[in-house]
Amino acid sequence: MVLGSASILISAYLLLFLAASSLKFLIFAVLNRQKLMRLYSNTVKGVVNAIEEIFYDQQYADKVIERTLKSNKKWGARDRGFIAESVYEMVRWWRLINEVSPSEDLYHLFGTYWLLQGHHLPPWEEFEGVHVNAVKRKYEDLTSRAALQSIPDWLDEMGAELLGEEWDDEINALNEQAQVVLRANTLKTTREALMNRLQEDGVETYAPKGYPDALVLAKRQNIFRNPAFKEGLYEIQDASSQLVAQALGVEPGMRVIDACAGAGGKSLHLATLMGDKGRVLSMDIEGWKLKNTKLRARRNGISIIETRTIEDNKTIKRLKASADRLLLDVPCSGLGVLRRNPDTKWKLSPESIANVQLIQQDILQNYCSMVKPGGIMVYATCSILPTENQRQVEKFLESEKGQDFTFLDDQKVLAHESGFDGFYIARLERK
Ligand SMILES: C[S@@+](CC[C@H](N)C(=O)[O-])C[C@H]1O[C@@H](n2cnc3c(N)ncnc32)[C@H](O)[C@@H]1O
Repeated sequence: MVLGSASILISAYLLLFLAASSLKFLIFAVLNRQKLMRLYSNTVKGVVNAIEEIFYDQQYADKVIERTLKSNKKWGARDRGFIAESVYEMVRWWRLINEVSPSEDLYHLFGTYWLLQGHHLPPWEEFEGVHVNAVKRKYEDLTSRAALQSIPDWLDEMGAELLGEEWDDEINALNEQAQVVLRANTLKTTREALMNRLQEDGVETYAPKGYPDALVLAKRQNIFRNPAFKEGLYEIQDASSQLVAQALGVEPGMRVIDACAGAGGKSLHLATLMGDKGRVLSMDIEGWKLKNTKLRARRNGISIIETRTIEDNKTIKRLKASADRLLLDVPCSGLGVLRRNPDTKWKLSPESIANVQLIQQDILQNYCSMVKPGGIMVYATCSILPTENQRQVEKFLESEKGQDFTFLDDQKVLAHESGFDGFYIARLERK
């Protein structure tokens, strides 16, 4: 499974519904003090049906939640928040919930999740057989990290082998809920002005150090509805992701190619850093994704983005030595953005990761020709695995095509160190 940018976008939207607490922390306080929160049969049914579609019909969690929320216009904001949060957290903690549940019955699984959250279960027929003390006993008996962190065994083994001692902290961090981060559109505002403007609307933010255009929401809320978003004053983009366009060192007037542009998050940032002067060519093999780029560019007040679908290798050959800067934001496992897309861990396999690695090397080999001599190519992933990151760059540099490039530097951004998504960003200069 390769993550698409559209999927990242939609899940970022859905994440806004989620409350700030994560299941993990509640598990440790588990069942000592039970919270009273009323359950309603129609919203619980919505959660159970959504879980069925995700795990038994193999659908994407973000799409299922979107459809579920649209299916009942009578649900208010609190109902919607309950459904989105419960589904996301059940997906994140799916293995753990299954380990401690009395059965695989979907209501039993929901009941177990609810108890793990520290809540009280109502005396519904559906929850018969789900008992607090039995759940607690089973939880306390668990010893394997894979079960406790709710990940497949193969992923735990791969993470431990590739990241060594860092894996424990990293998987812990990747199971937390993601923060909501904005990128101020500096074509229309400044970070400070945006912060003040949002504050006037009752939206508190803080400015993280080291990320010049980023603002982090102090409290989760639907920031897409804010008029400032419609005016194009900001985009929603994780702070680590904002490091990617910065790494290209673009200047006004440059010719820049974003070869795996998807819905255009990085293209927009690049054009903004260029002061909307020059040209950004946004390309992707999936032409439908580029339509989003166009729409977003208009909202951002950007005119220099041109989109082009990659039909075949001729599209690439025609652009030989044409770019001052080339961004290869390649498809990847998405393990660095597990917080936003928890279902990734159930859809990935060692084979799908091996397969995406082939695509990554293929893109490096075939697309590197587009950068001019003296120009800079940036290779980026939202993965934390060295096999998708530095080892791909090393392999490329050892190859024939790689002989034309000099390695400049790289950033291995881990979630437990940065507090934001996991990313990898390498800079190479064409000789
Ligand atoms: C990580 S996503 C890009 C995210 C995007 N840059 C953003 O900031 O929103 C990777 C993209 O690569 C595209 N892709 C996959 N194989 C490709 C190929 N061979 N050439 C170009 N793009 C490809 C996918 O369709 C996907 O949109």
